[in-house]
Amino acid sequence: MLAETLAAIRAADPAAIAEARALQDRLTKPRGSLGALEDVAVRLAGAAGACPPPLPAPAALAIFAADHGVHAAGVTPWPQEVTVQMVANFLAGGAVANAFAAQAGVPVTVVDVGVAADLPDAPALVKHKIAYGTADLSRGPAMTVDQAVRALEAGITVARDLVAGGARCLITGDMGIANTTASAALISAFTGADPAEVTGRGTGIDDETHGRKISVVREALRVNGLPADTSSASEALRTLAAVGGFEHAAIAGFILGGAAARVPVLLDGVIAGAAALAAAALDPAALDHCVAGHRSAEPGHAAALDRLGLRPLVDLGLRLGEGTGALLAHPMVCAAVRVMHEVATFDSAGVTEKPV
Ligand SMILES: Cc1cc2ncn([C@H]3O[C@H](COP(=O)(O)O)[C@@H](O)[C@H]3O)c2cc1C
Ligand SMILES: O=C(O)c1cccnc1
Repeated sequence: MLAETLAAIRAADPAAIAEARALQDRLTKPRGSLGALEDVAVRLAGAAGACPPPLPAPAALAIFAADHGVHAAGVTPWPQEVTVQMVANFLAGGAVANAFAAQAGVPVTVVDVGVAADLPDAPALVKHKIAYGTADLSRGPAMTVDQAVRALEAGITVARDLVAGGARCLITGDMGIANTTASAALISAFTGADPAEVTGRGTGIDDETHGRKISVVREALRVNGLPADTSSASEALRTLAAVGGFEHAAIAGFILGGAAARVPVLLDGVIAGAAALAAAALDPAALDHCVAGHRSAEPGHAAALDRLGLRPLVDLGLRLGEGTGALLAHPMVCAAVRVMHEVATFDSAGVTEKPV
């Protein structure tokens, strides 16, 4: 399934991009006056291979939840049980992601790819559990390559199912106590940045815990022989398996699945940024289908976005995850595309195009 998904991904269509740029310049507004919104609309035209591109609505949010063996290394003040408790909170509609999703009119699906407990069935819960949490990435590989591939394929399946259900924009979300540690390790491994530059304070930690977290990320790279040359697919997979989480692998698959279906993927914070580095290492063309919803306060997120060449739409100092930043950006992406469908051209509206 992974191979056929990778084979189906097409890079952006340069003709649609050129057509979209030209259309932007004919609309009744000064050239470039919509700033980054023009760029995002042009980007989606390239991704869809159509000008104007389809409206990226309705959207669907998938929150991928999993636990992390590295929790035992003392990298977060929160008990691991909070992951499963927050899954219950999402399913009951009580989390920030639910409030933002309700505001944006986006349905929420929660995907168990590896939480450390069995969950009762619920209508909005999809079960793709690979294991009850990963192994400790600072002592060896967090996942086997086979587990990482199964988590990738779970993400592809979720993307396919949401698209089959009518979604025309996929929004990434995550839940997993300690997952900012795995994110920092992935970002360091894929970008070559020093762990001290990309390891942040996650949910909020003191200096001592932050220092330990940086050492844990450094040790994770050392014991796993990273960074590797991730230009080969096998090393990209090995890197993802070595220091990622099940939710990172599943989000990477979700990105690939969206790209293969030519449905745009709106990326959330540092966890999605780390996952996108893995997806891009497997197929750089997948990035043409991604939009960075926001930039989180985690330093590794900025490093990931720089490497990915993605400009975030929203920068509000958020550091929550769950899909919250991407949910806020969704109406902006819709507005940007709507402009291309509905705004008159200078010709059609009889507006004088240039001052004389
Ligand atoms: C109540 C609560 C709700 C959350 N929602 C998202 N996260 C976020 O914080 C966690 C990562 O931070 P760290 O690496 O520092 O543990 C992830 O679960 C992420 O989704 C939450 C964290 C907590 C505590
Ligand atoms: O960047 C994020 O999405 C983030 C930051 C801190 C904790 N959880 C998620």
